[in-house]
Amino acid sequence: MLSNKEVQQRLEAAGQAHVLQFWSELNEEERTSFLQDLSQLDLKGLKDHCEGARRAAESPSDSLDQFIEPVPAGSIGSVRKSDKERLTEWENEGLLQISQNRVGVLLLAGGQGTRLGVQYPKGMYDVGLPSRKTLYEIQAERIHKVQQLAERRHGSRGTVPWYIMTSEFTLAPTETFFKENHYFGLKPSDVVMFEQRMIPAVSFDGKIILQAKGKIAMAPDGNGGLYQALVDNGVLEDMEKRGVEYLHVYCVDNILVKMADPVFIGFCVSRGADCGAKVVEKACPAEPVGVVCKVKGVTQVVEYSEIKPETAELRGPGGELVYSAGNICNHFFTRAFLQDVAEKFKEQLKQHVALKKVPFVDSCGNQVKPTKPNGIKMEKFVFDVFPFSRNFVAFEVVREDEFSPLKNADGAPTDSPTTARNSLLNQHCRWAVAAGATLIDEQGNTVPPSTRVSVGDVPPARCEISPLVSYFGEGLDKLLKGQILQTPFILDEKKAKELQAQ
Ligand SMILES: CC(=O)N[C@H]1[C@@H](OP(=O)(O)OP(=O)(O)OC[C@H]2O[C@@H](n3ccc(=O)[nH]c3=O)[C@H](O)[C@@H]2O)O[C@H](CO)[C@@H](O)[C@@H]1O
Repeated sequence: MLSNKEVQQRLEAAGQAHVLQFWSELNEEERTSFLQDLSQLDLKGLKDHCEGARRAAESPSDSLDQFIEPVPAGSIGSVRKSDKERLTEWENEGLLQISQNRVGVLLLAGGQGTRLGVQYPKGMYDVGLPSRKTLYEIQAERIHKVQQLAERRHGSRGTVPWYIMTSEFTLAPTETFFKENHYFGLKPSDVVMFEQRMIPAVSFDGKIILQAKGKIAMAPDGNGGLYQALVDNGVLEDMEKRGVEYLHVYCVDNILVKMADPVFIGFCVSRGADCGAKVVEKACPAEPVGVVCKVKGVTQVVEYSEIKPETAELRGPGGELVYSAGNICNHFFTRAFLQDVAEKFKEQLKQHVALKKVPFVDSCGNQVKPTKPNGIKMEKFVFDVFPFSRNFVAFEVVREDEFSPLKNADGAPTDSPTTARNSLLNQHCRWAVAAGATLIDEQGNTVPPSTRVSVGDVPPARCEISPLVSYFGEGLDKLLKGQILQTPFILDEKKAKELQAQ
Protein backbone atom coordinates (compact mmCIF):
# COMPACT_ATOMS: atom_id res chain seq x y z
CA MET A 1 0.00 0.00 0.00
CA LEU A 2 1.25 3.50 -0.81
CA SER A 3 1.72 6.08 1.97
CA ASN A 4 -0.56 9.06 2.37
CA LYS A 5 2.27 11.31 1.13
CA GLU A 6 2.87 9.24 -2.02
CA VAL A 7 -0.82 9.15 -2.87
CA GLN A 8 -1.09 12.88 -2.31
CA GLN A 9 1.84 13.59 -4.62
CA ARG A 10 0.49 11.40 -7.38
CA LEU A 11 -2.99 12.86 -7.12
CA GLU A 12 -1.53 16.36 -7.30
CA ALA A 13 0.50 15.41 -10.38
CA ALA A 14 -2.71 14.16 -12.00
CA GLY A 15 -4.59 17.37 -11.14
CA GLN A 16 -6.82 15.46 -8.70
CA ALA A 17 -5.77 16.83 -5.32
CA HIS A 18 -9.44 17.41 -4.38
CA VAL A 19 -9.81 13.67 -3.80
CA LEU A 20 -8.22 14.10 -0.35
CA GLN A 21 -10.16 17.24 0.59
CA PHE A 22 -11.99 15.50 3.46
CA TRP A 23 -8.95 13.56 4.70
CA SER A 24 -8.88 15.40 8.03
CA GLU A 25 -12.47 14.34 8.74
CA LEU A 26 -11.83 10.61 8.24
CA ASN A 27 -11.13 8.28 11.14
CA GLU A 28 -8.20 5.83 11.14
CA GLU A 29 -10.22 2.98 9.70
CA GLU A 30 -11.67 5.11 6.90
CA ARG A 31 -8.22 6.45 6.05
CA THR A 32 -6.73 2.98 5.77
CA SER A 33 -9.53 1.78 3.57
CA PHE A 34 -9.35 4.91 1.36
CA LEU A 35 -5.58 4.57 0.99
CA GLN A 36 -6.02 0.94 0.05
CA ASP A 37 -8.52 1.87 -2.67
CA LEU A 38 -6.33 4.66 -3.98
CA SER A 39 -3.21 2.49 -4.00
CA GLN A 40 -4.96 0.05 -6.29
CA LEU A 41 -5.73 2.77 -8.83
CA ASP A 42 -3.47 3.35 -11.77
CA LEU A 43 -2.44 6.75 -10.41
CA LYS A 44 0.07 7.24 -13.22
CA GLY A 45 -2.57 6.78 -15.93
CA LEU A 46 -5.09 8.85 -14.00
CA LYS A 47 -4.33 12.16 -15.68
CA ASP A 48 -4.81 10.68 -19.14
CA HIS A 49 -7.99 8.91 -18.07
CA CYS A 50 -9.59 12.05 -16.62
CA GLU A 51 -8.46 14.27 -19.48
CA GLY A 52 -9.58 11.69 -22.03
CA ALA A 53 -13.00 11.37 -20.41
CA ARG A 54 -13.46 15.15 -20.30
CA ARG A 55 -12.47 15.58 -23.94
CA ALA A 56 -14.58 12.64 -25.09
CA ALA A 57 -17.67 14.02 -23.35
CA GLU A 58 -17.02 17.52 -24.67
CA SER A 59 -16.75 16.50 -28.31
CA PRO A 60 -18.37 13.15 -28.91
CA SER A 61 -16.53 11.14 -31.55
CA ASP A 62 -17.72 11.58 -35.10
CA SER A 63 -20.77 9.58 -35.95
CA LEU A 64 -20.02 6.33 -37.72
CA ASP A 65 -23.20 6.57 -39.76
CA GLN A 66 -21.52 7.94 -42.86
CA PHE A 67 -19.14 4.98 -42.98
CA ILE A 68 -21.51 2.11 -42.39
CA GLU A 69 -23.05 -0.37 -44.76
CA PRO A 70 -25.03 -3.52 -44.09
CA VAL A 71 -23.43 -6.96 -44.01
CA PRO A 72 -24.53 -8.77 -47.18
CA ALA A 73 -27.36 -11.12 -46.21
CA GLY A 74 -25.62 -14.03 -47.98
CA SER A 75 -22.64 -13.82 -45.65
CA ILE A 76 -24.73 -14.42 -42.55
CA GLY A 77 -25.39 -18.03 -41.54
CA SER A 78 -28.98 -18.65 -40.61
CA VAL A 79 -30.99 -21.19 -38.68
CA ARG A 80 -34.16 -20.33 -40.56
CA LYS A 81 -32.57 -20.59 -44.00
CA SER A 82 -30.63 -23.80 -43.37
CA ASP A 83 -32.10 -27.24 -43.93
CA LYS A 84 -32.45 -29.79 -41.16
CA GLU A 85 -29.49 -31.83 -42.38
CA ARG A 86 -27.14 -28.87 -42.20
CA LEU A 87 -28.36 -27.89 -38.74
CA THR A 88 -27.82 -31.45 -37.53
CA GLU A 89 -24.30 -31.45 -38.98
CA TRP A 90 -23.46 -28.28 -37.05
CA GLU A 91 -25.07 -29.62 -33.90
CA ASN A 92 -23.08 -32.83 -34.22
CA GLU A 93 -19.87 -30.89 -34.60
CA GLY A 94 -20.67 -28.72 -31.57
CA LEU A 95 -21.57 -31.72 -29.42
CA LEU A 96 -18.39 -33.46 -30.51
CA GLN A 97 -16.30 -30.49 -29.37
CA ILE A 98 -18.19 -30.44 -26.07
CA SER A 99 -17.68 -34.17 -25.53
CA GLN A 100 -13.95 -33.57 -25.96
CA ASN A 101 -13.73 -30.84 -23.32
CA ARG A 102 -12.98 -28.23 -25.95
CA VAL A 103 -15.85 -25.82 -25.19
CA GLY A 104 -16.34 -23.38 -22.32
CA VAL A 105 -18.98 -20.76 -21.59
CA LEU A 106 -18.24 -17.31 -20.27
CA LEU A 107 -20.87 -15.19 -18.62
CA LEU A 108 -20.59 -11.41 -18.61
CA ALA A 109 -22.03 -10.56 -15.22
CA GLY A 110 -20.22 -7.46 -14.06
CA GLY A 111 -22.97 -5.00 -15.02
CA GLN A 112 -25.00 -3.10 -12.44
CA GLY A 113 -28.44 -3.78 -13.91
CA THR A 114 -29.44 -0.16 -13.38
CA ARG A 115 -32.46 -0.33 -15.69
CA LEU A 116 -33.91 -3.36 -13.89
CA GLY A 117 -33.45 -1.49 -10.62
CA VAL A 118 -32.46 -4.32 -8.30
CA GLN A 119 -29.59 -4.13 -5.83
CA TYR A 120 -28.36 -7.68 -6.47
CA PRO A 121 -26.85 -9.36 -9.57
CA LYS A 122 -29.34 -9.90 -12.39
CA GLY A 123 -28.57 -13.61 -12.62
CA MET A 124 -30.18 -14.03 -9.18
CA TYR A 125 -33.46 -12.65 -10.51
CA ASP A 126 -36.57 -14.81 -10.35
CA VAL A 127 -38.93 -13.78 -13.16
CA GLY A 128 -41.87 -15.64 -11.61
CA LEU A 129 -41.81 -18.95 -13.47
CA PRO A 130 -43.97 -21.72 -11.97
CA SER A 131 -40.70 -23.35 -10.75
CA ARG A 132 -39.41 -20.01 -9.35
CA LYS A 133 -36.01 -20.70 -10.87
CA THR A 134 -33.55 -17.85 -11.19
CA LEU A 135 -31.65 -17.05 -14.37
CA TYR A 136 -28.50 -18.61 -12.90
CA GLU A 137 -30.31 -21.85 -12.11
CA ILE A 138 -31.73 -22.10 -15.63
CA GLN A 139 -28.29 -21.49 -17.11
CA ALA A 140 -26.64 -24.08 -14.84
CA GLU A 141 -29.23 -26.69 -15.79
CA ARG A 142 -28.61 -26.04 -19.48
CA ILE A 143 -24.91 -26.73 -18.92
CA HIS A 144 -25.76 -30.04 -17.24
CA LYS A 145 -28.01 -31.01 -20.10
CA VAL A 146 -25.72 -30.05 -22.99
CA GLN A 147 -22.94 -32.12 -21.41
CA GLN A 148 -25.32 -35.04 -21.23
CA LEU A 149 -26.46 -34.62 -24.85
CA ALA A 150 -22.84 -34.55 -26.01
CA GLU A 151 -22.10 -37.72 -24.09
CA ARG A 152 -25.13 -39.49 -25.56
CA ARG A 153 -24.24 -38.46 -29.10
CA HIS A 154 -20.49 -39.11 -28.94
CA GLY A 155 -19.98 -41.55 -26.10
CA SER A 156 -17.62 -39.50 -23.97
CA ARG A 157 -18.47 -37.06 -21.23
CA GLY A 158 -16.98 -33.61 -21.56
CA THR A 159 -17.09 -30.80 -19.06
CA VAL A 160 -18.15 -27.30 -20.06
CA PRO A 161 -16.44 -24.99 -17.56
CA TRP A 162 -18.45 -21.93 -16.63
CA TYR A 163 -16.36 -18.76 -16.42
CA ILE A 164 -18.21 -15.90 -14.77
CA MET A 165 -16.91 -12.36 -15.06
CA THR A 166 -18.11 -10.27 -12.14
CA SER A 167 -17.23 -6.83 -10.85
CA GLU A 168 -16.76 -5.31 -7.41
CA PHE A 169 -20.56 -4.94 -7.32
CA THR A 170 -21.44 -8.50 -8.23
CA LEU A 171 -18.62 -10.81 -7.09
CA ALA A 172 -19.47 -11.33 -3.41
CA PRO A 173 -23.26 -11.81 -3.84
CA THR A 174 -22.73 -14.08 -6.85
CA GLU A 175 -20.23 -16.23 -4.93
CA THR A 176 -22.53 -16.48 -1.93
CA PHE A 177 -25.52 -17.34 -4.11
CA PHE A 178 -23.66 -20.13 -5.88
CA LYS A 179 -22.37 -21.53 -2.57
CA GLU A 180 -25.83 -21.43 -1.00
CA ASN A 181 -27.22 -23.28 -4.01
CA HIS A 182 -24.39 -25.84 -4.06
CA TYR A 183 -23.32 -24.60 -7.50
CA PHE A 184 -26.57 -26.05 -8.83
CA GLY A 185 -24.99 -29.48 -8.88
CA LEU A 186 -21.97 -28.41 -10.95
CA LYS A 187 -18.48 -29.05 -9.63
CA PRO A 188 -17.31 -25.85 -7.87
CA SER A 189 -13.95 -26.20 -9.62
CA ASP A 190 -15.76 -25.97 -12.97
CA VAL A 191 -17.33 -22.64 -12.04
CA VAL A 192 -14.60 -20.03 -12.26
CA MET A 193 -15.49 -16.55 -11.05
CA PHE A 194 -13.21 -13.62 -11.66
CA GLU A 195 -13.40 -9.86 -11.40
CA GLN A 196 -13.12 -7.16 -14.04
CA ARG A 197 -11.44 -3.86 -13.29
CA MET A 198 -13.15 -0.75 -12.01
CA ILE A 199 -12.34 2.78 -13.14
CA PRO A 200 -13.16 6.16 -11.61
CA ALA A 201 -16.17 8.14 -12.78
CA VAL A 202 -15.18 11.65 -13.79
CA SER A 203 -17.11 14.95 -13.72
CA PHE A 204 -17.62 16.99 -16.88
CA ASP A 205 -14.62 19.15 -15.94
CA GLY A 206 -12.35 16.13 -15.71
CA LYS A 207 -12.32 15.64 -11.93
CA ILE A 208 -12.69 12.30 -10.18
CA ILE A 209 -16.07 12.16 -8.44
CA LEU A 210 -16.13 11.49 -4.71
CA GLN A 211 -18.98 9.19 -3.82
CA ALA A 212 -18.33 9.67 -0.12
CA LYS A 213 -15.73 11.62 1.84
CA GLY A 214 -13.41 8.63 1.83
CA LYS A 215 -14.50 6.86 -1.35
CA ILE A 216 -14.27 7.65 -5.01
CA ALA A 217 -17.07 6.73 -7.41
CA MET A 218 -15.95 3.73 -9.39
CA ALA A 219 -17.64 1.82 -12.19
CA PRO A 220 -16.81 -1.39 -14.02
CA ASP A 221 -14.86 -0.77 -17.23
CA GLY A 222 -17.60 -2.13 -19.52
CA ASN A 223 -18.05 -5.68 -20.76
CA GLY A 224 -15.02 -5.14 -23.03
CA GLY A 225 -13.08 -5.10 -19.75
CA LEU A 226 -13.23 -8.86 -20.32
CA TYR A 227 -9.97 -8.94 -22.24
CA GLN A 228 -7.96 -7.28 -19.47
CA ALA A 229 -9.73 -9.39 -16.87
CA LEU A 230 -8.81 -12.60 -18.73
CA VAL A 231 -5.17 -11.60 -18.39
CA ASP A 232 -5.39 -10.26 -14.82
CA ASN A 233 -6.96 -13.50 -13.61
CA GLY A 234 -5.11 -16.13 -15.59
CA VAL A 235 -8.30 -17.29 -17.32
CA LEU A 236 -6.62 -18.04 -20.65
CA GLU A 237 -4.12 -20.27 -18.83
CA ASP A 238 -7.00 -22.05 -17.12
CA MET A 239 -8.66 -22.63 -20.50
CA GLU A 240 -5.42 -23.96 -21.93
CA LYS A 241 -4.94 -26.34 -19.00
CA ARG A 242 -8.41 -27.75 -19.53
CA GLY A 243 -7.99 -27.98 -23.29
CA VAL A 244 -10.77 -25.46 -23.95
CA GLU A 245 -10.38 -24.14 -27.51
CA TYR A 246 -13.75 -22.48 -28.04
CA LEU A 247 -15.62 -20.07 -25.84
CA HIS A 248 -19.27 -19.09 -25.94
CA VAL A 249 -19.51 -15.65 -24.33
CA TYR A 250 -22.98 -14.40 -23.39
CA CYS A 251 -24.84 -11.76 -21.48
CA VAL A 252 -26.60 -12.62 -18.21
CA ASP A 253 -30.11 -11.49 -18.92
CA ASN A 254 -31.37 -13.51 -21.89
CA ILE A 255 -33.71 -16.13 -20.43
CA LEU A 256 -33.61 -18.16 -23.66
CA VAL A 257 -29.80 -18.36 -23.92
CA LYS A 258 -28.58 -21.69 -25.30
CA MET A 259 -25.55 -22.37 -23.17
CA ALA A 260 -22.61 -23.62 -25.26
CA ASP A 261 -25.07 -23.83 -28.15
CA PRO A 262 -23.83 -26.82 -30.17
CA VAL A 263 -25.39 -25.51 -33.39
CA PHE A 264 -23.66 -22.13 -33.12
CA ILE A 265 -20.35 -23.67 -32.01
CA GLY A 266 -20.55 -26.25 -34.80
CA PHE A 267 -21.35 -23.55 -37.37
CA CYS A 268 -18.40 -21.38 -36.26
CA VAL A 269 -15.98 -24.32 -36.06
CA SER A 270 -16.95 -25.69 -39.46
CA ARG A 271 -16.50 -22.22 -40.99
CA GLY A 272 -13.04 -21.98 -39.43
CA ALA A 273 -14.10 -18.78 -37.66
CA ASP A 274 -12.02 -17.20 -34.93
CA CYS A 275 -14.82 -14.93 -33.85
CA GLY A 276 -18.61 -14.98 -34.25
CA ALA A 277 -21.83 -13.32 -33.18
CA LYS A 278 -25.42 -14.46 -33.03
CA VAL A 279 -27.94 -12.01 -34.40
CA VAL A 280 -31.72 -11.75 -34.63
CA GLU A 281 -33.72 -9.67 -37.04
CA LYS A 282 -34.36 -6.35 -35.30
CA ALA A 283 -37.95 -5.97 -34.12
CA CYS A 284 -38.14 -2.23 -34.86
CA PRO A 285 -35.69 0.57 -35.65
CA ALA A 286 -35.55 1.80 -32.05
CA GLU A 287 -34.98 -1.59 -30.46
CA PRO A 288 -32.00 -1.19 -28.07
CA VAL A 289 -29.72 -3.72 -29.70
CA GLY A 290 -26.44 -3.13 -31.49
CA VAL A 291 -26.29 -3.96 -35.20
CA VAL A 292 -23.71 -6.08 -36.95
CA CYS A 293 -22.63 -4.09 -40.01
CA LYS A 294 -19.54 -2.97 -41.88
CA VAL A 295 -17.73 0.21 -40.93
CA LYS A 296 -15.24 1.33 -43.57
CA GLY A 297 -15.43 -2.18 -44.95
CA VAL A 298 -14.71 -3.97 -41.67
CA THR A 299 -17.42 -6.01 -39.92
CA GLN A 300 -18.22 -4.88 -36.42
CA VAL A 301 -21.11 -3.94 -34.13
CA VAL A 302 -22.42 -0.40 -33.94
CA GLU A 303 -24.15 0.02 -30.60
CA TYR A 304 -27.74 1.24 -30.42
CA SER A 305 -26.63 4.32 -28.50
CA GLU A 306 -24.23 5.27 -31.30
CA ILE A 307 -26.36 4.97 -34.45
CA LYS A 308 -28.51 7.87 -35.63
CA PRO A 309 -32.27 7.21 -35.64
CA GLU A 310 -32.47 8.11 -39.35
CA THR A 311 -29.88 5.42 -40.14
CA ALA A 312 -31.61 2.84 -37.95
CA GLU A 313 -34.87 3.63 -39.74
CA LEU A 314 -33.54 3.08 -43.28
CA ARG A 315 -35.52 0.47 -45.19
CA GLY A 316 -34.81 -1.56 -48.30
CA PRO A 317 -37.07 -1.98 -51.32
CA GLY A 318 -39.14 -4.70 -49.64
CA GLY A 319 -39.71 -2.56 -46.52
CA GLU A 320 -37.14 -4.52 -44.51
CA LEU A 321 -34.73 -2.67 -42.23
CA VAL A 322 -31.37 -2.10 -43.90
CA TYR A 323 -29.59 -2.51 -40.56
CA SER A 324 -31.48 -5.48 -39.20
CA ALA A 325 -28.79 -7.82 -37.87
CA GLY A 326 -29.44 -7.24 -34.15
CA ASN A 327 -26.64 -8.26 -31.80
CA ILE A 328 -27.88 -10.49 -28.97
CA CYS A 329 -24.58 -10.48 -27.07
CA ASN A 330 -23.81 -14.15 -27.77
CA HIS A 331 -20.31 -14.44 -29.10
CA PHE A 332 -17.96 -17.16 -30.17
CA PHE A 333 -14.19 -16.87 -29.75
CA THR A 334 -11.35 -19.28 -30.24
CA ARG A 335 -8.82 -19.32 -27.43
CA ALA A 336 -6.13 -18.51 -29.98
CA PHE A 337 -8.00 -15.34 -30.97
CA LEU A 338 -8.41 -14.31 -27.32
CA GLN A 339 -4.72 -14.88 -26.79
CA ASP A 340 -3.99 -12.59 -29.76
CA VAL A 341 -6.29 -9.92 -28.36
CA ALA A 342 -4.62 -10.21 -24.96
CA GLU A 343 -1.15 -9.87 -26.44
CA LYS A 344 -1.63 -7.39 -29.26
CA PHE A 345 -4.96 -5.65 -29.37
CA LYS A 346 -6.50 -5.08 -25.98
CA GLU A 347 -4.92 -1.65 -25.57
CA GLN A 348 -6.45 -0.56 -28.86
CA LEU A 349 -10.04 -1.14 -27.78
CA LYS A 350 -12.19 1.91 -28.26
CA GLN A 351 -13.42 3.80 -25.19
CA HIS A 352 -17.13 4.62 -25.24
CA VAL A 353 -18.52 7.51 -23.25
CA ALA A 354 -21.58 7.07 -21.06
CA LEU A 355 -23.05 10.07 -19.27
CA LYS A 356 -24.57 8.90 -15.99
CA LYS A 357 -26.12 10.17 -12.78
CA VAL A 358 -23.41 9.55 -10.21
CA PRO A 359 -24.22 10.26 -6.52
CA PHE A 360 -21.51 12.43 -4.99
CA VAL A 361 -20.44 14.61 -2.04
CA ASP A 362 -20.22 18.29 -2.87
CA SER A 363 -17.37 20.52 -1.76
CA CYS A 364 -19.21 21.24 1.53
CA GLY A 365 -19.44 17.53 2.25
CA ASN A 366 -23.17 17.17 1.49
CA GLN A 367 -24.37 13.97 -0.11
CA VAL A 368 -26.09 14.74 -3.45
CA LYS A 369 -28.25 12.45 -5.60
CA PRO A 370 -28.21 14.11 -9.00
CA THR A 371 -31.37 14.26 -11.09
CA LYS A 372 -29.53 14.63 -14.38
CA PRO A 373 -26.24 13.18 -15.64
CA ASN A 374 -23.24 14.69 -13.91
CA GLY A 375 -20.57 12.11 -14.55
CA ILE A 376 -18.68 10.38 -17.33
CA LYS A 377 -18.11 6.65 -17.27
CA MET A 378 -15.76 5.24 -19.85
CA GLU A 379 -16.62 1.78 -21.08
CA LYS A 380 -15.18 -0.80 -23.42
CA PHE A 381 -17.49 -3.07 -25.38
CA VAL A 382 -17.00 -6.81 -25.72
CA PHE A 383 -17.68 -6.79 -29.46
CA ASP A 384 -15.04 -4.15 -30.25
CA VAL A 385 -12.54 -6.94 -30.91
CA PHE A 386 -14.40 -8.08 -34.02
CA PRO A 387 -12.34 -5.86 -36.35
CA PHE A 388 -9.20 -7.74 -35.23
CA SER A 389 -10.66 -11.04 -36.35
CA ARG A 390 -9.33 -12.85 -39.42
CA ASN A 391 -12.51 -14.75 -40.03
CA PHE A 392 -15.61 -13.30 -38.41
CA VAL A 393 -18.99 -14.96 -38.92
CA ALA A 394 -22.51 -13.89 -38.00
CA PHE A 395 -25.25 -16.41 -37.34
CA GLU A 396 -28.90 -15.47 -37.43
CA VAL A 397 -31.18 -17.28 -35.00
CA VAL A 398 -34.92 -17.22 -34.41
CA ARG A 399 -35.92 -14.58 -31.88
CA GLU A 400 -38.79 -16.61 -30.37
CA ASP A 401 -36.37 -19.45 -29.69
CA GLU A 402 -33.31 -17.60 -28.52
CA PHE A 403 -33.74 -14.01 -27.44
CA SER A 404 -35.79 -12.45 -24.71
CA PRO A 405 -33.64 -10.27 -22.47
CA LEU A 406 -34.44 -8.95 -19.03
CA LYS A 407 -33.44 -5.31 -19.04
CA ASN A 408 -36.32 -3.29 -17.54
CA ALA A 409 -38.49 -3.42 -14.46
CA ASP A 410 -42.07 -4.64 -14.81
CA GLY A 411 -44.33 -2.04 -16.31
CA ALA A 412 -42.07 -1.50 -19.30
CA PRO A 413 -43.60 -2.78 -22.56
CA THR A 414 -40.56 -4.85 -23.51
CA ASP A 415 -37.63 -6.75 -22.02
CA SER A 416 -39.19 -7.01 -18.55
CA PRO A 417 -39.60 -9.92 -16.08
CA THR A 418 -43.08 -10.52 -17.51
CA THR A 419 -41.98 -10.61 -21.15
CA ALA A 420 -39.01 -12.87 -20.27
CA ARG A 421 -41.28 -15.28 -18.35
CA ASN A 422 -43.86 -15.26 -21.14
CA SER A 423 -41.22 -15.96 -23.80
CA LEU A 424 -39.98 -19.02 -21.94
CA LEU A 425 -43.47 -20.36 -21.25
CA ASN A 426 -44.49 -19.78 -24.87
CA GLN A 427 -41.48 -21.73 -26.06
CA HIS A 428 -42.27 -24.60 -23.72
CA CYS A 429 -45.92 -24.68 -24.84
CA ARG A 430 -44.67 -24.91 -28.44
CA TRP A 431 -42.32 -27.76 -27.52
CA ALA A 432 -45.03 -29.69 -25.63
CA VAL A 433 -47.56 -29.33 -28.45
CA ALA A 434 -44.95 -30.26 -31.10
CA ALA A 435 -44.17 -33.38 -29.03
CA GLY A 436 -47.82 -34.41 -29.30
CA ALA A 437 -49.28 -33.21 -25.99
CA THR A 438 -52.65 -31.51 -25.59
CA LEU A 439 -52.53 -28.60 -23.15
CA ILE A 440 -55.53 -27.63 -21.07
CA ASP A 441 -55.45 -24.06 -19.81
CA GLU A 442 -56.45 -22.99 -16.30
CA GLN A 443 -60.04 -22.35 -17.40
CA GLY A 444 -60.35 -25.93 -18.69
CA ASN A 445 -60.08 -25.02 -22.39
CA THR A 446 -57.96 -26.99 -24.82
CA VAL A 447 -55.14 -24.91 -26.25
CA PRO A 448 -55.44 -25.06 -30.05
CA PRO A 449 -52.26 -26.69 -31.38
CA SER A 450 -51.75 -23.97 -33.95
CA THR A 451 -51.63 -21.08 -31.44
CA ARG A 452 -48.75 -18.81 -32.46
CA VAL A 453 -47.67 -16.02 -30.19
CA SER A 454 -44.85 -13.54 -30.46
CA VAL A 455 -42.00 -13.23 -28.05
CA GLY A 456 -43.14 -11.76 -24.75
CA ASP A 457 -46.89 -12.21 -25.41
CA VAL A 458 -49.05 -13.84 -22.76
CA PRO A 459 -48.63 -17.63 -23.23
CA PRO A 460 -51.68 -19.78 -23.97
CA ALA A 461 -50.92 -21.86 -20.86
CA ARG A 462 -48.31 -22.16 -18.13
CA CYS A 463 -46.20 -25.12 -19.13
CA GLU A 464 -42.57 -25.16 -17.97
CA ILE A 465 -40.02 -27.77 -18.95
CA SER A 466 -36.86 -28.14 -16.90
CA PRO A 467 -33.64 -27.82 -18.92
CA LEU A 468 -32.59 -31.01 -17.11
CA VAL A 469 -35.31 -32.77 -19.10
CA SER A 470 -34.89 -31.01 -22.43
CA TYR A 471 -32.26 -28.52 -23.63
CA PHE A 472 -34.04 -27.31 -26.74
CA GLY A 473 -37.21 -29.33 -27.15
CA GLU A 474 -35.49 -32.64 -27.90
CA GLY A 475 -36.62 -35.95 -26.41
CA LEU A 476 -40.08 -34.75 -25.43
CA ASP A 477 -42.14 -36.90 -27.81
CA LYS A 478 -41.21 -40.02 -25.82
CA LEU A 479 -42.64 -38.39 -22.70
CA LEU A 480 -45.50 -36.27 -23.92
CA LYS A 481 -46.98 -37.85 -27.06
CA GLY A 482 -50.72 -38.31 -26.57
CA GLN A 483 -50.66 -36.82 -23.04
CA ILE A 484 -53.40 -34.44 -21.95
CA LEU A 485 -51.75 -31.99 -19.63
CA GLN A 486 -53.63 -29.80 -17.21
CA THR A 487 -51.69 -26.58 -16.73
CA PRO A 488 -49.97 -25.12 -14.82
CA PHE A 489 -47.66 -28.00 -15.56
CA ILE A 490 -44.00 -28.41 -14.68
CA LEU A 491 -42.05 -31.12 -16.42
CA ASP A 492 -39.09 -31.72 -14.14
CA GLU A 493 -36.90 -34.81 -13.85
CA LYS A 494 -39.26 -36.49 -11.35
CA LYS A 495 -42.30 -35.99 -13.56
CA ALA A 496 -40.30 -37.17 -16.58
CA LYS A 497 -39.51 -40.44 -14.77
CA GLU A 498 -43.20 -40.93 -13.94
CA LEU A 499 -44.19 -40.32 -17.55
CA GLN A 500 -41.49 -42.64 -18.80
CA ALA A 501 -42.74 -45.39 -16.49
CA GLN A 502 -46.30 -45.14 -17.88
C1 LIG B 1 -21.84 -3.47 -25.16
C2 LIG B 1 -22.78 -4.58 -25.43
O1 LIG B 1 -22.43 -5.74 -25.31
N1 LIG B 1 -24.01 -4.21 -25.83
C3 LIG B 1 -24.99 -5.23 -26.12
C4 LIG B 1 -25.85 -5.40 -24.85
O2 LIG B 1 -26.45 -4.15 -24.61
P1 LIG B 1 -26.99 -3.65 -23.18
O3 LIG B 1 -26.91 -2.19 -23.13
O4 LIG B 1 -28.31 -4.25 -22.95
O5 LIG B 1 -25.87 -4.25 -22.26
P2 LIG B 1 -25.85 -4.51 -20.70
O6 LIG B 1 -25.53 -3.26 -20.02
O7 LIG B 1 -27.05 -5.25 -20.29
O8 LIG B 1 -24.58 -5.45 -20.64
C5 LIG B 1 -24.50 -6.64 -21.35
C6 LIG B 1 -23.81 -7.67 -20.48
O9 LIG B 1 -22.52 -7.22 -20.13
C7 LIG B 1 -22.36 -7.30 -18.73
N2 LIG B 1 -21.47 -6.20 -18.29
C8 LIG B 1 -21.80 -4.91 -18.54
C9 LIG B 1 -20.95 -3.89 -18.12
C10 LIG B 1 -19.76 -4.23 -17.46
O10 LIG B 1 -18.95 -3.37 -17.07
N3 LIG B 1 -19.49 -5.54 -17.23
C11 LIG B 1 -20.32 -6.54 -17.64
O11 LIG B 1 -20.03 -7.73 -17.43
C12 LIG B 1 -23.75 -7.21 -18.13
O12 LIG B 1 -23.77 -7.80 -16.85
C13 LIG B 1 -24.56 -7.95 -19.18
O13 LIG B 1 -24.56 -9.34 -18.94
O14 LIG B 1 -26.81 -6.42 -25.07
C14 LIG B 1 -27.71 -6.20 -26.18
C15 LIG B 1 -28.57 -7.44 -26.32
O15 LIG B 1 -29.23 -7.72 -25.14
C16 LIG B 1 -26.90 -5.96 -27.46
O16 LIG B 1 -27.77 -5.67 -28.53
C17 LIG B 1 -25.91 -4.83 -27.26
O17 LIG B 1 -25.19 -4.62 -28.45
